[in-house]
Amino acid sequence: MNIKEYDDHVSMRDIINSIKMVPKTLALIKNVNRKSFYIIIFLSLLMGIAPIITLFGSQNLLNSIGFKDINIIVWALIFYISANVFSEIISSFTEYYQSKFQTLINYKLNLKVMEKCTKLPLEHFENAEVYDKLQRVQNETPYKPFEVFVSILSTISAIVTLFSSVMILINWKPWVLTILIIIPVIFSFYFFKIGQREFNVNWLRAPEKRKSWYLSYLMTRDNTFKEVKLYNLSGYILNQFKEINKKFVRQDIKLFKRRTVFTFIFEIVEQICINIVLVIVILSALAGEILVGTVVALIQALNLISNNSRKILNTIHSLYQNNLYINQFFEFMELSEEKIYIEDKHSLRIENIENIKIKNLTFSYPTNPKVVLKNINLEISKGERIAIVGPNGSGKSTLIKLLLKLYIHENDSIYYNGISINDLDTSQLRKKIGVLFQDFVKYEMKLRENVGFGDITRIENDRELKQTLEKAHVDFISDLNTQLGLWFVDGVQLSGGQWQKVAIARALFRDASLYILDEPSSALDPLSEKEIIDMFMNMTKDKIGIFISHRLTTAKLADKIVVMNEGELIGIGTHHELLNNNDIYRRMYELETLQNEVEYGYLSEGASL
Ligand SMILES: Nc1ncnc2c1ncn2[C@@H]1O[C@H](COP(=O)(O)OP(=O)(O)OP(=O)(O)O)[C@@H](O)[C@H]1O
Repeated sequence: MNIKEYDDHVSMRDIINSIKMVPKTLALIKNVNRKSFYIIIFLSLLMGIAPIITLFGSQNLLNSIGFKDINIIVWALIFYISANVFSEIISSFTEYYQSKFQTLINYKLNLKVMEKCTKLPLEHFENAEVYDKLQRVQNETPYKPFEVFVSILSTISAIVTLFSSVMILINWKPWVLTILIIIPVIFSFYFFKIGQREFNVNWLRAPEKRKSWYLSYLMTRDNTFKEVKLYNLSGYILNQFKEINKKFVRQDIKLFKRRTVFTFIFEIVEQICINIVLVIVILSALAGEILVGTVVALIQALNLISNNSRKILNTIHSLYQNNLYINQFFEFMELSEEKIYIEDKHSLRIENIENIKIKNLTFSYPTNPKVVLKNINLEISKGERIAIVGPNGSGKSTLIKLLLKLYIHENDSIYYNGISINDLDTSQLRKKIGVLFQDFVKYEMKLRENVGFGDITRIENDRELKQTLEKAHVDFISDLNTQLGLWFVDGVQLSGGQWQKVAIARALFRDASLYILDEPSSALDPLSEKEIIDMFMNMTKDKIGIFISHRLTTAKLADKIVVMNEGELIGIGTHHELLNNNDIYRRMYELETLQNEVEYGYLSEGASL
C-alpha cells in the first residue's frame, strides 16, 4: 500500500488494500502469543452473543408476568439473572486477557524494532528519512497493532450482535432494516476520509517531532545543560519547542473539531431514522399486534443495531487508519539490513590479520556526493605501527570506518591477508580489531562494563580487566564495579581525559591483531599521551597498529606516517623522509614546533617570574 502524503482522497481501492493488510497484521499479532490470541477471539464472539441473550432474558421476563404463573416467572427470572452474570463474567475475562495481551504485544514488538535496529547498517543511522521512519515506528508500535486487533475484535462482536438483532427485526418488519443499514454505509466513506487526513497530519509530523525531542534533550541532559546555561539558550530553545508543539496542538484541535462535527451529523440522522422505526413499533403495540415484552425487545434490538452499526463504522475507520500506521512498521522491518546478517553465512574467515592492502580506494558517503577519499593506495603488514596525519576533514576517520566495514563499498579496494573485505565474514573480522573511535561512547555503566565491552566474553575476568586498566593507565579507580557517570545512582563522574583512558582500555581489552586509535590523545595531558603511545607501540610490536593524531611530535613515534589532504594520500614515510620530501608535512611540523616554542617560551617566562 502506498502512503499518500498530501492527498486525503480515499478510493475504494485504498479501503480494500487496507483490509488486505488485516491478515498480515493478525499474523504479526498471533505470533506474539497464539493461546491468548485464540482465547480473545473466542471471548469476543461470546461478547457479541451476550447482549442478545440478555435481551431475550428481559423479553421473557416481561412477557412471563402476563401469564401470572409463578413457575414461569421464576424460571424467566433465573434465565434473566444468569444471562447478566454470564455477560459480566465474559466481559471480565475479556478485559483480563486483553490487558495481558496488550502488555505482551508492546514488549514483543518493541523488541522486534530494537532487534531490527541492531541489524541496520551505519548509513541508515546517518539518514534523516530512516530516522523519521524509526521515530514513527517507535511512537506508534507500542499501541497501534493492539488497536488494530481490538478494532477487529470489536467488529467481530458488533457484527455478531448486529446480525442477531437484525434477526429479531426481520421477524417483525424486514423493510425497516434498509433504513437502519443504508445510513452508516453512506457515512463510512467520510469516516475513511477523516482517518486518512489524521494519518497524513501525523505522518508529516515525524521530522518536527524528532526536532522537538532533540530540543527537550538539549534542555535536560547534563552534557548539554552547561552550554545551554552559559550561553543563556533556554529561552531560544524553549521558544522553538513551543512553536513546534503549539502547531501540533492547533492541528489536533482542528482534527478533533472535524471529527466531532461529522459524528454529530451522523448521530442526528441516525436518531431520526431510529425514532421513525420506534413510532412504528409503538403503533403496532397499540394495534395489539405485539406484546409489551416484544416491544421492549424490539426497542432494545433497535438500540443494539444503532450502537453496533456505529461501532462497526468507528472500528472500520480506526482499522483503516491504524493499518496505515502498521504499514510503517512493516516497511521499517523490511529496511535493508547490514550485509553481515544476510550474506555472511558463506563468507571467508581469517584467524589473524597479517596484512592490509588498500588499492585505488575512492569513496563517497551515500548521503553526500562529495568524493571523500580519492584513489588511496596503502599497504600495512604485521609488526608495523602507522600514524595517519592530515588537516580536519581530510578523510582519516572515513578510512578507518571503511577498514571496519561500516560502509558497504562495492568495489574490491580493501584486502585483508589478500582477501577482499567484501568476501570476509564481517563479525569475525571485527572481532580481530580493537578500536577507539574519535567520538567514543561514555557508557553510563560500571567500569567493568566500560572496559569489558571490548570483549564481552571476558567481562567477568577480573584479572585481565585489571591488567588492561593498568596498561591504559587507568589508575584513578580500582573497583571494577564502580558506576561511571552521573545518570544513575552512586555514579562517579570522570574527567574528559579519564573517560578517554577508559575507552582506550576497552579497545585494548580485545584480543585483536589490529588496533586502531582515532585521536587517542585529544583529551590527554602530554605525560599521559606519551605513556599511552609508548604502551601502544609496545603492545602492537607483533600486530598492526594504526593511530590518527594531530600532533606530529606524537606521530613521529610511529614506524611510518601517512599524510592525507583533501581525501588524498599525499605522502608516506618516516618522519625524516617526510620532512625532506613532503611540503605539507614539513609546514605542519614547523607550525607545530613554532607553537610549542611559543608555549615553551611563555612557560619559561612564567617560570622565571
Ligand atoms: N557520515 C557522514 N556522512 C556524510 N559525510 C561525512 C560523514 N562523515 C564525514 N563526512 C565528510 O567526509 C569528509 C571527511 O571526514 P572525516 O571525518 O573522515 O575527516 P577527518 O580527516 O577524520 O577529520 P578530523 O581531523 O576533523 O577528524 C568531511 O568532508 C566530512 O564532511
